[in-house]
Amino acid sequence: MAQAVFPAGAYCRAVERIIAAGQRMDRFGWVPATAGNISIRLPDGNLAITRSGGHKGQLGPDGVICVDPQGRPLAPGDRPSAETLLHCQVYAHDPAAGAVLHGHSVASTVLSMAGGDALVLEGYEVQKVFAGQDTHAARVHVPIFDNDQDIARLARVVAPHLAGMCAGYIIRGHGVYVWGADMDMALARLEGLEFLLACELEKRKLP
Ligand SMILES: CSC[C@@H](O)[C@@H](O)C(=O)COP(=O)(O)O
Ligand SMILES: [Zn+2]
Repeated sequence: MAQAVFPAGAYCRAVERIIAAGQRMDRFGWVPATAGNISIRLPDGNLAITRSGGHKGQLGPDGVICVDPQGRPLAPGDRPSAETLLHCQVYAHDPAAGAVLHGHSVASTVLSMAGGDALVLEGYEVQKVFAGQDTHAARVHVPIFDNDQDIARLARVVAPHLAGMCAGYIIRGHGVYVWGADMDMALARLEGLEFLLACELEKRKLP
């Protein structure tokens, strides 16, 4: 198996950022139980990604491991996130992507179970956090894909839609995938999307 080639400092910084991101997502209630996964692209193209099954709000350095761009662990026997392929496909699609986040918020779970193959967000100032959006007046489409325990098959369903996405996507009854050029941008987009999903949920309660 190929060895990682990157400055030791880059991996350490990635681990620190992943741990901090997990804690932040946990404060918002977006990673209940062992839900969610988090990754950063390293300078050599490999990924630092959360190990499968841990609580993402309580990660230690050993909760993050290294995989190659195809999702294969660099250390034999390591078990990366069950959804590693969904991270790999974002990085393969978007050379500018530096961090990918996946959470299971109440809003994304409930709204996506109400039906439809997309949520359309319109009229919100916060839409401007998404790539290429400069006005509240635009319509932001957030695609919804049916959940699938076969992640390779789910990745194939998502793939043709990646090019048109600016806000990430939702897996029905499951959660969101969001990314950005670095961890700060990915977190900003996740917060923006979750804020808007929470607004949509509240709107549906209005008489
Ligand atoms: C609490 S079950 C959630 C998992 O099935 C999965 O959807 C998830 O988000 C976390 O899986 P993981 O393998 O830890 O990255
Ligand atoms: Zn999940």
